[in-house]
Order: sequence, then C-alpha cells, then structure tokens
Amino acid sequence: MKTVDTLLVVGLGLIGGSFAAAVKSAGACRQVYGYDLDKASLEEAKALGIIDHGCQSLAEGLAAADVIMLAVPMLAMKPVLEELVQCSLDGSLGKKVITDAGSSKRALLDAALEVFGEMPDYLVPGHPIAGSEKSGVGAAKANLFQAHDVILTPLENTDALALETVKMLWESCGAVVTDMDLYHHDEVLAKTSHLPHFLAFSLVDTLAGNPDNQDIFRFAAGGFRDFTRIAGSDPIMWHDVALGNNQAVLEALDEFTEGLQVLRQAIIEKDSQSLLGIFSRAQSARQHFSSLLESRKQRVNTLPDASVVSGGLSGSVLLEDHEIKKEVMEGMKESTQAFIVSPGGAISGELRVPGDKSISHRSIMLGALAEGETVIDGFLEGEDALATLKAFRDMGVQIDGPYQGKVTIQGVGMHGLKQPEGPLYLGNAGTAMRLMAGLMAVQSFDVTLTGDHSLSGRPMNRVVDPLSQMGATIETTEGGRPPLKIKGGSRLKGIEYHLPMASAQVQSCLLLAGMYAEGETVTVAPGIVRDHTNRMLSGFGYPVSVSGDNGCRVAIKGGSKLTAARIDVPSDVSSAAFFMVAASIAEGSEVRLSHVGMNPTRSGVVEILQLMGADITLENESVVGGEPVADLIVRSAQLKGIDIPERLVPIAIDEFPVLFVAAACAEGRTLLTGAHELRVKESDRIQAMADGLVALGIDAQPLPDGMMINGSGVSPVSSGKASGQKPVFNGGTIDSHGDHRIAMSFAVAALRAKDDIRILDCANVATSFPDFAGLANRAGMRIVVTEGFEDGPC
Ligand SMILES: O=C(O)C1=C[C@@H](OP(=O)(O)O)[C@@H](O)[C@H](O)C1
Ligand SMILES: C=C(OP(=O)(O)O)C(=O)O
Repeated sequence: MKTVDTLLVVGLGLIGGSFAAAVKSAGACRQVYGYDLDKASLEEAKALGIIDHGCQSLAEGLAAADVIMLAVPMLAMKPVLEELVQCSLDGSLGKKVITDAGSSKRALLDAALEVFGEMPDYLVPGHPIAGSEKSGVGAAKANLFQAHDVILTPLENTDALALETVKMLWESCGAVVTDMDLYHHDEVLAKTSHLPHFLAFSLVDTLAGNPDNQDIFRFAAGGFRDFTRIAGSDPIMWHDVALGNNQAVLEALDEFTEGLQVLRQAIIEKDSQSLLGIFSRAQSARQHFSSLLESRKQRVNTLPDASVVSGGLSGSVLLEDHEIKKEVMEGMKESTQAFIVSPGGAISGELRVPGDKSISHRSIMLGALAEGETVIDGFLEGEDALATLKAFRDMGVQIDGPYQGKVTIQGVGMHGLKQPEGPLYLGNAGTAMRLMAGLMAVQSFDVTLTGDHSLSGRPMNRVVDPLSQMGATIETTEGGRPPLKIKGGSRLKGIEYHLPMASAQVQSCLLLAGMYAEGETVTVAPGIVRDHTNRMLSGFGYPVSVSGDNGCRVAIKGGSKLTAARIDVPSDVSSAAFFMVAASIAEGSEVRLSHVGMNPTRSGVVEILQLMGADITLENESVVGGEPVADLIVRSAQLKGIDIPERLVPIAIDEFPVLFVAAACAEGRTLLTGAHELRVKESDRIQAMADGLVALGIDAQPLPDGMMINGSGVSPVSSGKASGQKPVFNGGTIDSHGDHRIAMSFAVAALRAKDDIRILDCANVATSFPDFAGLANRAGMRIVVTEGFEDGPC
C-alpha cells in the first residue's frame, strides 16, 4: 500500500470537509491540504482545524499531494479534472492517486472519458453512503463516515495500489468499504437515495406553492416531517445528481410513477382490496427489511468517535488504530433500540400473544405449494414469518395480507414456484432458512438464501449434509454458514437419516425435500421435536407416517400433492412463556393467556414451571386445525429450583432464557444439562444469559450444555395483593446480543429488580413478538422503548 504523506481535498463542503477531518483525526496521512473556489470555506476549514493548509490554487495543491480527493458537485468534476491536467503538463498527475465522492459514478466516468479519453488507472471512483441534510464545511464531522458504507467502483484497469490506498483512507475514517460494479452502483443509488430525495424536494415544492401552504406547514404531522427532512439538502449537489445520473434516475422515476398510477386508480375505483394489498405488502416489506436498515443505524451508534480512536502520526499507531476500528466493526450489533424497564409491578388481565412463529412459517410454505386458495388466520406479523412470506412472494406466489393476522395465498402447486430475481433475504429466521433449504434444493432453478448478521453465523451443515446425501448441490461459506447457494435441477433420492441433534428444523427440512424425492425419506430424531410439519402436511392432504418412541420416526414418500386448507394459528407458547414467568415471579399477579398452542411437543415450559411449583391451570382446551390450544391461568407462586429433566429440553428449547429468570427467582438450585443447542440459536443463549444474570447479581454458572443457577428468590407470595416482595436482581445494563428472547427475558426480570434494567439491541424482538413492550405494559410492566438515531441523505 502507498503510504500517504499529503492528502489534498478539493471541495470543502460537508463531504470533503468531513473526509479531511476524519483522515486527519485518524492520522492516516501526515498533512491535509484543502482547496475550494470559495475562499470563505477555505478559511473556515483552516480555522476549524479540518485542514493543515489552504491552497491558493489547484496547482499548488497538486504539487504537494500524493492523494487527491475530489469532493465537488458532479458537474464540476470535468472542469476540475481539466484543470488538473493543465497543471501537470510534466505528467506528475499519473504518479498521484485520485478518488472522488460523487453520487453518480457514470457521470465521473463520462467526465474522465472526455478529459483523458479513458478512465486513468490511478483514478478510483468512490461514493460514501453518508451525509446530512446540512451542508457546508461548518457541518463537517470527523465521525460522519464511521460505520457507514463506502462503495468503490474500480474498473478493470484500476491500479491495485491506488485502490488499496483509497480503501485504507476510507477505513481510517471508520467506513465499511465495498466494491461494486460502476453501472450497478448508479442503478441502486438512483432507487435508494436519489429517488427519495427528488420525491421529498418535489412534495415540499408542490405544497409550498399551494395557497394553503401556511396551514399545511403549521399543522404538518410527523409523517410529513420524516418524509421531507431530506428536502433541506444542498440544491446544487442534487441538481448535479439529477443530471449526472439521469438515465438511472429516470428509470426509477418511471417505475415509481407507474406504482403511483396503480395507487391512484385504486383510489378512484374505491378498490379496497388493491389498496390494502399495496399497503400491507409495503408494510410487511418495510418490516422485513427493517433489520437491514437497522444494521446501518447500529453501526453508527456503537462505534467510538473518530477522535477517540485516533492516534498519532507514526505508522505503527496508524496500523493499530486501523485494527481497532476493524475489530469494533466486526463486533457490530444489529440495532439501536433499547428497553429501559422500571423495577417492580404485577401482571394481570387477559392477554392474547401473537401467532405461533413455527406454524406461521410452515403455513406460508405449504399454502404456496398447495393447489387452491389457503386462508390463514392468526398469522404472526413478526419479521421472521414475514421473511418467509416475502420469499414466496419473490418466487411469484400471490399472497394477500397480512391484515389483522389474515393471509390469503393463491397456491401455485408443487412445481409452480418461479426463480426469484435475486437472493432471498431471510433476516433473522433460522427456521425459514433451514426449512427452505429443503424446498429450494428440489426446485428447477438456482437460489441463494441469505440472512442478517446473526443468521449468517448459524450452522447450516445440519441441513446441507443430509440434503447433499439425497443428491442436492449446496454451497456454503466456511464452516457451513450462510449464504446458501442452492443449485436447481437436482433429482433427490429418499434416504433414512438419523438426526445427530433433536431438531425440528432439520427434520422438517428433510420432510419438505422428501415430498419431491424419489422413494421414501425417513427421519429419526434422537428426542421429541415439534411436530407442526407432520400435522400440517396431513392437514393439506399429504400422507406422512409417524412411528417410533414419541413419534420420533417420521417418513414421507415423494410424488403426492398438497391441497389448500384453512389454518388457524394459535398464540405462540414461546411468546406466552414470558408472561407465564412474569406472572409467576411477580407477587400479586394473575393473568389469563388465551388461545395458546398446547401441542405436547411444545409445551415443555408449562411442565417445567409446574415442576418448579408454578400455579398454572388450563381452561377451554380444544383442538383447532389439528393443533391443541388452551387458555392458561397463571398466578404468582413461590418457585423452587429443580434439575430439569433432559427429556423436556427439546420441547422447551426456546423458553430457557426466560426459564433462567424464573430459576433466579426460585428457592434453591436449578440445573439444566443436555441443552447444547442453546449455543447456536440467534445468540449463544447460555453465555448471553449467564453474562446478563451475573451482571444483575445472580449466581449463574454456564455449563457447556446448560446452566446452573442458585436462585435467591425467597418471598411469601399471595395472588391478588402486593405486599413488599423481595427483589432478586440488581439494576444494570444488559446486552441482548440482538436476540429477541434474551431481550424479553431480561425485561421480565425487572419485575423482581431493585433498579432499572436497561436492555440493549432490542429491535429483533419484532422478529417473534411485535409490540411486546405494548402488551407487557398493558399487563403491568413498565418498559420504555428508546430509539437512537436519524440517518441523513447521501
Ligand atoms: O422448527 C421450528 O419451527 C423450530 C425449531 C427449533 O429449532 P431447532 O430445530 O434448531 O431445535 C426452535 O428453536 C425454533 O425456534 C423453531
Ligand atoms: C431459535 C429461534 O428461531 P429460529 O431458529 O427460527 O431463528 C427462536 O425463535 O427462538
């Protein structure tokens, strides 16, 4: 890599000024020179200490610089390049590295072609995806690019050393650098950045010209403010973007106008179905992609300020700083949402928690492949289930909703899925990825399955290995992690597979693939696993044979078909578990949890809590759509520690985080073993819970496959009246590691805490339990949800 002595920043606006400030504060070059036609900006940059020296001419800067950053408006690129050529008649330009920060890479390429006849190999096109509606060097910030993406669009002839140098400079600013094809960059940015800016400008301009404009702006609600904030951005910059990236921008505007016309027509025709279709599809897509949007927010908020991380000017310090930032970035969390939970309280009322996640995933998959129309009620409108829904929409299935839990699917039959245009993004959902691996391995087309930071770290060999034995071709990254690149057109053969772990996801994956395989696919699990797949397959008329101890051997023959069905999704017992524990540990509590799924392969949590002395009774027991349901009445009780029977582990696997909270409130020791699977969930749930419990003053010891907790909760309890229960947890701050169940478990712990519990990284609660905080507060808890950050234009 070229070491940088002098950096010249041409154009000292927000971006140029921030780049100069960031590189200078990181010590990534010896000195920073600045040049701007506007002398006032030059003076201000010097006065603010953003640059070391202000150049009076471009020639002066060029003579000193090793690297030149062009941070000028797009249409100024060509005249600046021309002037640079004129100033370096001796050919010295070719020994420099030039880069830029413009929003259209095509515009830079065109300018370079006009000036040089080709893109010089020392010119590295770049674009930071960061900004603010504020402009000018006065708004420059050394941390503007921290944890933001920077896209470099090198061409084939781009010099490798020049590229490395530019990359190093951006990384020294704390940015995450990605390479992209130059044309693709312009298409993507036209849609994600340019179009929203033009819509905001146009909306504000149109409304400002309205005779009622004063009232419009005076009474503007939050929606107007959020939507139009970016209309405060720099007009010259956006003028140049509109002209510089005109082709891609026009395409994006046309696509949007078409969508707007459809909406307009639906309003004219009072077509409620179309309107609800547009709004609910948009709502679920927005929720589905929220983790991607969140991940950028979080990167910005979790990183130290550039000035804090920065060091001196020597090479070794530089390298250290660089490494520190890289480490911080790699440890990035996914969200900025936090819960601040006040201590104490009691739980009461009648609560209906959202629909079962496992059943919701499966209802979309089987409904999509069935013949006829499947109607689902009680569908979980959480991000995980929405990821599955979106994936099948992307494969051409018409799915209406969800609207108040109702989803209608026009099934395409066993062979009716179409190849999606890009990778299928499954967010945080392990179930979606593992089950869909089975279904995708038998399609005629290639598919790539991707996920968020947490899902990308989860083991997939457990499904890839047996699918490969059946004849599938699936590529993973190292260690069998996602993305999964699944080759289409494979003919699979049934096998008999003995699962190494009691996993319903693995069993279900193979059963789904088995519907298409030649002969019989037999799965044998080493313990009881949830059986929703077999139940639902039978409900859709697909024969499955269940035998063996506790129904552990499930077999399926390929070649039958699915027939559409009605599905009533019960409330998720895994979500109800938070309120079972909450009502048990909070003195004076009594709650009715209605219509909860009581499938015996899921209800281990009830049995474990009852063994611990919980007061839980079942009422209104029935079977709905093949799944047992009941209302659960839970009252406070003094819990006692137990050794959790290993046979209950797989049927309560998702409930252990909150069961650990119950154990901390119990009298005596609770021991869990045989639960190694907890280490490979959305987080390492053994470590995450042990760390959190210890931070709150609990004697908790993580074991390789479980946990030992010495409970300290001794207090006389009586339902219906509160009488000074003893706190068990200290207050404190907990990292949920972006794991929904860890976050909700520590919120429950606050009921028996001395002080506030602040839980970080909580946005993923929406994967399984949208509006958990709202429901918990209505029941008697006190959770304040805080969000951290406002993004700017780029
Ligand atoms: O099949 C399913 O719907 C699930 C199975 C379980 O995972 P494993 O199969 O990995 O045990 C569970 O933890 C997950 O939340 C949902
Ligand atoms: C483990 C879980 O889900 P998944 O594997 O689908 O991500 C869970 O919801 O606790």
